[in-house]
Amino acid sequence: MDSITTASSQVKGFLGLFLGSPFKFALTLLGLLLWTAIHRLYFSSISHIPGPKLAAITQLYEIYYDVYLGGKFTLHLESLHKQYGPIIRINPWEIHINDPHFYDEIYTTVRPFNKVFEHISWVNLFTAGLATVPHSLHKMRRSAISPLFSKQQIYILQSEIQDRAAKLCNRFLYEYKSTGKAVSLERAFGCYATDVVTHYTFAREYKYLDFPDFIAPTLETARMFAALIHVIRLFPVFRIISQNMPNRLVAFMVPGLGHFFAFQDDMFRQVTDIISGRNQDHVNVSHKTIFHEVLSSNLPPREKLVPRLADEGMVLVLAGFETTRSVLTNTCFYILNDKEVCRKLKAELAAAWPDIENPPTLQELERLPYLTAIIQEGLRLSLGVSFRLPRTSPTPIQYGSYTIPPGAIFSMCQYFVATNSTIFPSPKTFDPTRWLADPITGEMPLAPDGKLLSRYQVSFSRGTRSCVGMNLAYAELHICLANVFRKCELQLFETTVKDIEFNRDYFLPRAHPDSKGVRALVV
Ligand code: HEM
Repeated sequence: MDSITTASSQVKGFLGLFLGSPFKFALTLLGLLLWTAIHRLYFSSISHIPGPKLAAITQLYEIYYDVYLGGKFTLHLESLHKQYGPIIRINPWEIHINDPHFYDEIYTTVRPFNKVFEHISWVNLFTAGLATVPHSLHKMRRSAISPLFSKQQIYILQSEIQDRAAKLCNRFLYEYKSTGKAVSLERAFGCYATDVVTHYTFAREYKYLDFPDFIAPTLETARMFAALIHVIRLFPVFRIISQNMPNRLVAFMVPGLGHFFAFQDDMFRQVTDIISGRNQDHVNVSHKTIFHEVLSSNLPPREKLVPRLADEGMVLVLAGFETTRSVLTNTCFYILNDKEVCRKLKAELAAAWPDIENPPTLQELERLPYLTAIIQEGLRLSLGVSFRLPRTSPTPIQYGSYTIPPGAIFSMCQYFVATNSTIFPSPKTFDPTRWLADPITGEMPLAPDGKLLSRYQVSFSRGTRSCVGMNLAYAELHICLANVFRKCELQLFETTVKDIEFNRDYFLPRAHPDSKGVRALVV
């Protein structure tokens, strides 16, 4: 008893030191802040990395660019690299590297790097492969879903993609042609990409391609949500509060989220019904769904629970539609913006696809050099994921004379590789010819360091965490662009390069907020 009394009076005395007077409290707080700043600047394990002192001291630096200015930190990193060199400290815990030659060292299959919880927690789908932090757990989860996305599977299922591309073009032709009404390419391609990915991965089609004006509420919500990403990422308290609130209340407070929750509920129902045997949708399609793939895998039972499968399903839709629609939209813009590129593409397609009723196979489309070069250039300039892709390592990493200690966060941006002017001269120019093989030797183009140029195509990232849906995405791009440019005559409508230029980073690159997006007339 005595010892308790003594301890409590000691605590009171200790607190009294601070709380006794506001002045002492303020002084103590100031002391703590000062000590934290000094520690971060001079005694942290990454103090030796160059960069702005303010960024090393406080994350308020990053918050200013990404929250106050809105998604501007990634673009700001460009000027920091110019000032401080290829390796910089961008916040108290993280190092950013701008060196295309180092990309494969970080995004690699040979070292067990982990993701960083703070950077993927905003997704709020913690048990999906994409959001899994530890390398080993991710490896196990990924092995269960990757067979569905093999090249072979995609070839088997290509007619399903072709059907949806044809449906998209039919709408362009029957609803928009010669009407003077502009179509939002972003919306139209968003519907196409979602119908493909949902049908392909879980034998379910929401038929967004049938929606009036291609306005699908769930997709509109996903777009709106993008603007909140940095707030939720940098102030996790908002995520924690919203997670603990009933969905209906959150949907009331953030209009539009209701559609998203309904989509999520539908996913839960579908998984539950598949596990119970009530859902037999997959019987009518020629392939397994992602859920059947996971359920029949060697994963332990805890990995096959409904919430985890639903997380995996949600991630596939989210990762699969926004990226693909953005590449399709941007690539279409670049083609339509350059008459010569458009003419050459149409000529190639007309030769390869003489009978409009008889589309070429995906394998045939993949052999078309100009279409393929256009897709590579479209991918490069669409920048994939614009946000840096942070990792940690259990062992030290060496970058030149700098050692990145175990546990420190390090990252690179695809943006800096894609726009590197040594590797891609005039990097902002859309020039598909840079990807064409030499017409005489047939050799594929090389980068200045003698490596294949394709080594620096990092839109799908690389290594263990690279895009699992890459083959599906390539198929969607080939089939959709071939259909659109073989069947339709499009003209840009009140759209300039400003409507696609990378202006803000909301995980994916966004154009200027005033932009109305890429719009076209069907003539
Ligand atoms: C052109 C379209 C696409 C681009 C540019 C793209 C890009 C990327 C990138 C850069 C990553 C790595 C993200 C990270 O490191 O955190 C990624 C991961 C991923 N992508 Fe894609 N993606 C595309 C299409 C798709 C499609 C169609 C699907 C779905 C079916 C998909 C599903 C995924 C998944 C599940 C991951 C996580 C992989 C893992 O962590 O194992 N993506 N994607």
